[in-house]
Amino acid sequence: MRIGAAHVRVRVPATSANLGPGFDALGLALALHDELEVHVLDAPGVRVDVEGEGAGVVPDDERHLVVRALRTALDAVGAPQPGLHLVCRNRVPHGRGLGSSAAAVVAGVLAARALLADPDALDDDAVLTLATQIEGHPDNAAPALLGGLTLAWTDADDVRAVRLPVHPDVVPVVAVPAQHLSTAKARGVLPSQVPHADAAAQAARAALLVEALGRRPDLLLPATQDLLHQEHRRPVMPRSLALVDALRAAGVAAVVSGAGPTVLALARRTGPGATDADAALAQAVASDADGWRVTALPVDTAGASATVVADVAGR
Ligand SMILES: Nc1ncnc2c1ncn2[C@@H]1O[C@H](COP(=O)(O)OP(=O)(O)OP(=O)(O)O)[C@@H](O)[C@H]1O
Ligand SMILES: N[C@@H](CCO)C(=O)O
Repeated sequence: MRIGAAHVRVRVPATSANLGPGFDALGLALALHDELEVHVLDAPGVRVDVEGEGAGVVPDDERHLVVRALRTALDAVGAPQPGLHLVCRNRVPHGRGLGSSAAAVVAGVLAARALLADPDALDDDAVLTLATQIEGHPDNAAPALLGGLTLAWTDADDVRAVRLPVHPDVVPVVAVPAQHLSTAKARGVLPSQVPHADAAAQAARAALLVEALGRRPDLLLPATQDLLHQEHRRPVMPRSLALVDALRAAGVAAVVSGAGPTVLALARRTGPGATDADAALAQAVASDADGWRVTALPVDTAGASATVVADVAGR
């Protein structure tokens, strides 16, 4: 397999996983994007420039997550490892539950595919499977890749995902706190076993959530009730769970976004551009001394994109 491109450009959306009861399965792409430029160099090695989120914090060498994902994908198809210059323009906040690591991994794998002389060597299922192997779970990678609302599952070693409809009245609103929390730490507090009755009830809520998001936004409050992860995570994100509690008591379908600590409200449009969650969130966070950034983020329906800007000379 040869490298066919000299310069590629990739764009990947933020994502919110779980959506309450869809733990490790459901995810929603949001209109906030990381952008990546990859230039192939004549000399070996790597140079990474980062603007925005993670600048001065993430590694600027072979340990950089986008570089690791890109090189893993090239290895998977037996392509050579060229020297690389990456320019990352990051808008997805890191360690907040908005899928920054999945965005980085999907960006790296898609950049690798775009660099190949034969991009068909990696189809979308292979991209999702590779991204999930690196990320550990598919619920952010699937919507990052496909856009919209996705349901992902694993069949032996293969990861699959389908797109599901989202009713136009559903408006996601995120409240992002200043604090970071790694997904590894938030997964570390989960129990290895759960009561059978809770698992059974969760299956009903997850199925109801698909109906509520697609056709019955009036059912979003009961449909977003979770019994398997959020309560266990309360000790590592007490303010987020307190905000979820306050919003749900006010009738807003609020959940922990991904592994937190961001809170996601699935608001219902009540007028042109207005949402009931905007007002409830603004009121709830106004009383919080530490401050949250509250933003309505439309659903990203396009998913990730990758384009070749320049081919290698003489291709
Ligand atoms: N664009 C990026 N470039 C390089 N490294 C990144 C990038 N985005 C995320 N990372 C790495 O991933 C870490 C965050 O991943 P983590 O899985 O803990 O949280 P998250 O993906 O933001 O949230 P969640 O998985 O709950 O949605 C960062 O601290 C950083 O090390
Ligand atoms: N399903 C994952 C999402 C992390 O983004 C978790 O909750 O740990």
